[in-house]
Amino acid sequence: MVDKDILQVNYVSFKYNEESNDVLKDVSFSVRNGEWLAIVGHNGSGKSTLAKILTGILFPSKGKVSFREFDLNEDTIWDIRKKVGMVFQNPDNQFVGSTVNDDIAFGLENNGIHRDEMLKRIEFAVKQVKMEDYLESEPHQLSGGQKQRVAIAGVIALHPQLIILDEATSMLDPKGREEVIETIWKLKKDLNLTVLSITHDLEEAARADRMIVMKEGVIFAEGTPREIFKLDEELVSIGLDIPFPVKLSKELAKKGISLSKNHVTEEELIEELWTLGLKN
Ligand SMILES: Nc1ncnc2c1ncn2[C@@H]1O[C@H](COP(=O)(O)OP(=O)(O)OP(=O)(O)O)[C@@H](O)[C@H]1O
Repeated sequence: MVDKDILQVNYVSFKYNEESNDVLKDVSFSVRNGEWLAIVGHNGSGKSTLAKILTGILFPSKGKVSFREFDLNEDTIWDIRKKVGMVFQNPDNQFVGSTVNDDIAFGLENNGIHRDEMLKRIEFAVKQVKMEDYLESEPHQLSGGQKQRVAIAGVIALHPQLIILDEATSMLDPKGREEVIETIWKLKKDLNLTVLSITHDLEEAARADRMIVMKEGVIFAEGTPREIFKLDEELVSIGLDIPFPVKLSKELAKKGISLSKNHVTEEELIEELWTLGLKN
C-alpha cells in the first residue's frame, strides 16, 4: 500500500452464491488521502455490492480490502467503522434524533464524546453544512437535501478519516442534489476530507478529482472526469448519461465556438461562456 492511500481494494471478486457468476471480478483500486473518488456505473454494474464490501456488510469471495494498514475482516470492521463515515441513499432512514441537534448529538454520545466537546463539534459541523439556523428543527420541517446535509454534519462531527457516500443524492430533487454536491465539494476543499462517492449520477461524479467507471463487475475506465468524459459514446453505450455541460461544450465546438477545453461542470462552462460574451 502506498503511504498516501487510505483505502485499498486488491483483486476483489464477489459472488452471491456458489452457483452464480462473480458480480465483481478482480476489482482493484485505491482511495488516496485528500481526494474525492467517484465510482459510477449503470444499474447492475456492481456498485451496491462494492459499497457493501467497502463497509463490511459483505466480505469478498476473493481478494481483500485494507483501510490504511488494517485488512477489513470480522475482527477489524468495528474499529474501521469508527474511522469511516457513511451517508446513505434515503434521507429519512438516517435521521435518528427528534431535532437536528439531537440527531448529531446521538452519534457523538454513542462514541463517548463528553458534553463540552460535543457542543463544540455540533456547532462546527452545522456551520460546515450551513444548517446552523436549523438546530431545533424537526425532520419533517426539512427538505431531503437539508436532511442529507444533517447526515453529513453528523458524520463530520465524528472526525472520520474517510467519508463514503452511497447514492447519497439519488433520492433528492435537483435543488437538494446540488446542495449536497456543493456541500461535499466545500468540505473536501476546506477540511481536506477524503471522499468516496458511489453514484449513477455523472454530474455528481464530474465534481470529483477522479472517477472509476464500472461495467458488469469490472473496472471499465479510470481517470479524471475530463479523461473519462472523452470516452463519450463509449459511456453512452454502457448506459451512462453524459453531463449536460460536456454535451453543450461539444455542440458549441461543432458550431465553431471553440472553448479552451471540454468543460465537465456547469460552473466551469458558465465562467468561460461569460468571458466569451464579454469578448464579442
Ligand atoms: N442479493 C443478491 N443476490 C443475488 N444477486 C444479486 C443480489 N444483489 C445484487 N445481485 C446481482 O449482482 C449484480 C450487481 O448488482 P448491484 O446491485 O451491485 O449493482 P448496481 O450497479 O449497484 O446496480 P443498482 O444501481 O441497480 O443497485 C446484478 O447482476 C444483480 O442482479
